[in-house]
Amino acid sequence: MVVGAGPTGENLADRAHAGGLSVAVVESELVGGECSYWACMPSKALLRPAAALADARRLPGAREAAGGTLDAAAVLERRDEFTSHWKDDGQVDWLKGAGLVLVRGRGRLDGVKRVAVETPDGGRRVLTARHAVAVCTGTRAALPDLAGLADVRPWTSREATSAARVPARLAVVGGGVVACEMATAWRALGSEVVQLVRGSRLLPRMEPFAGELVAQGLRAAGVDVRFGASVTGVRRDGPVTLTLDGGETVTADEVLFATGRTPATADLGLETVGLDAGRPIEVDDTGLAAGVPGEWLYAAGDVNGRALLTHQGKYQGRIFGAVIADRAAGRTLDTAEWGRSVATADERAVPQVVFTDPEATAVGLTLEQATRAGHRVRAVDYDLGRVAGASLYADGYQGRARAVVDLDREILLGVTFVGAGVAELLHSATIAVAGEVPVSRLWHAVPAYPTISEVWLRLLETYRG
Ligand SMILES: Cc1cc2nc3c(=O)[nH]c(=O)nc-3n(C[C@H](O)[C@H](O)[C@H](O)COP(=O)(O)OP(=O)(O)OC[C@H]3O[C@@H](n4cnc5c(N)ncnc54)[C@H](O)[C@@H]3O)c2cc1C
Ligand SMILES: NC(=O)c1ccc[n+]([C@@H]2O[C@H](COP(=O)([O-])OP(=O)(O)OC[C@H]3O[C@@H](n4cnc5c(N)ncnc54)[C@H](O)[C@@H]3O)[C@@H](O)[C@H]2O)c1
Repeated sequence: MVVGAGPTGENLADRAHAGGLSVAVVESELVGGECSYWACMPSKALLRPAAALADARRLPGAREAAGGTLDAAAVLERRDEFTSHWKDDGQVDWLKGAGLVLVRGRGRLDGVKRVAVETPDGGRRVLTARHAVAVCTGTRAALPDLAGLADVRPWTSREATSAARVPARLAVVGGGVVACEMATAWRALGSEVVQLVRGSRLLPRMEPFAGELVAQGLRAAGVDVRFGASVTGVRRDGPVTLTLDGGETVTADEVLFATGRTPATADLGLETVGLDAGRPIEVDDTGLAAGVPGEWLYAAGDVNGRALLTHQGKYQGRIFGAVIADRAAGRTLDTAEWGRSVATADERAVPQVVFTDPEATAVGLTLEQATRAGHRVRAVDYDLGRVAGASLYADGYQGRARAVVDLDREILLGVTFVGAGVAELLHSATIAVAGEVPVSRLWHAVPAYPTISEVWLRLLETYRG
């Protein structure tokens, strides 16, 4: 039994079924989860036209043809197509076609291998799994504990990705991925945007230069990025007024709180199996929940807190789904590092693309993370603007690349690319990091001229000196 039909639950269910099990999937909202309707898909649908226009504006000749502003209504309409107008018929068809059974309703654990489902008609069904229950319930937006916050009807990521109108003024609270992407999108759609960042940098989980270049890009686009700005008070009388810790106020038509996520485990019956409600469900590398005897409870995707990204959730879903089927059939698992039955990449090679302008992309460890983990490393940096392919891509190309080299094994532990058009470059780095490809062999992986990928050659030349 799978609870939650987001990208993770769908993949896990599919793999468990392919391994020989019959699978029921419980979903309380829309099949497809947050990603399809209020996260990855609508946000990228909002951002892609902004990136296309920004790219055109960096090229003499194209710039003259792209002098206007985005047609916000057309962008929002295309976004609505990508969310299937918040209907899940297509994904339900896929799920049923894949041989899975859909149970609509809110699921709660109800002791060993039992899930009680509150059905849409107000009924209650208790389902018992023969082999395993996999919790794939994702996360919800986390809001700070500010007096009167609910009364100002703040945007969370849900409203920021599904709003039907462009607010004239938008305040964005936060400096993480959602905040940076949504500030980029709504600014491009015409809002006056002020971004209030509590700390001193953007994208704090990436190399420091990623946040610096993204802040530069946001400011160049007209976003008022303010660091060291904590919101201490909110009120709405028509527009929203935010009070900052220094006493100053900011007024906007809408305010987005992009202040992180909380696991969807508060009302999940975790206490019936000896786990704490409201916390991520900690798992081992095969997906088994820690502290629950009997090898029957699994958790995958955002809800286990390992890596809050769709592709990592789907990866865990594929691996843990097969593990569940293998354990049920008594087949031997392969739990060696990088083996078939363990999600090793969660620790070693998680890729991420932040779709800002410039794009900020990274896989594996940053210099600081690698050093803290005790590796003997060297950071190799290169100015992307000096790569021929990048200078052709855009006039005045701004970007930077870093490879973190493990000096003992001469492999890459992490790679970061920041710049326009680098999103599609990231997978080359993911292959190098996950494959632990030695620098000596990367030397023979010749990038085509004149592409931005030539940065690989420049990084290796810089390393070898
Ligand atoms: C604005 C935004 C943009 C993002 N962009 C990207 C991106 O570009 N790339 C990327 O990789 N990641 C992105 N993410 C992260 C990504 O959305 C998540 O990592 C991903 O959705 C996690 O998938 P999941 O299946 O684990 O959980 P979810 O997608 O959250 O799905 C969980 C499902 O479980 C259901 N559920 C919850 N509780 C119950 C219950 N008790 N009973 C039954 N069903 C239940 C929910 O209704 C939901 O359908 C973004 C996130 C946000 C907020
Ligand atoms: N393109 C992508 O891959 C993509 C896009 C969006 C989201 N995501 C994923 O979704 C997850 C959630 O993203 P997110 O941006 O919501 O979370 P986040 O954890 O990345 O960022 C939250 C930010 O809010 C700040 N914050 C927290 N509490 C605050 C408060 N009270 N006042 C002011 N600031 C506060 C934090 O310091 C942090 O900078 C992330 O793990 C991210 O990787 C991925």
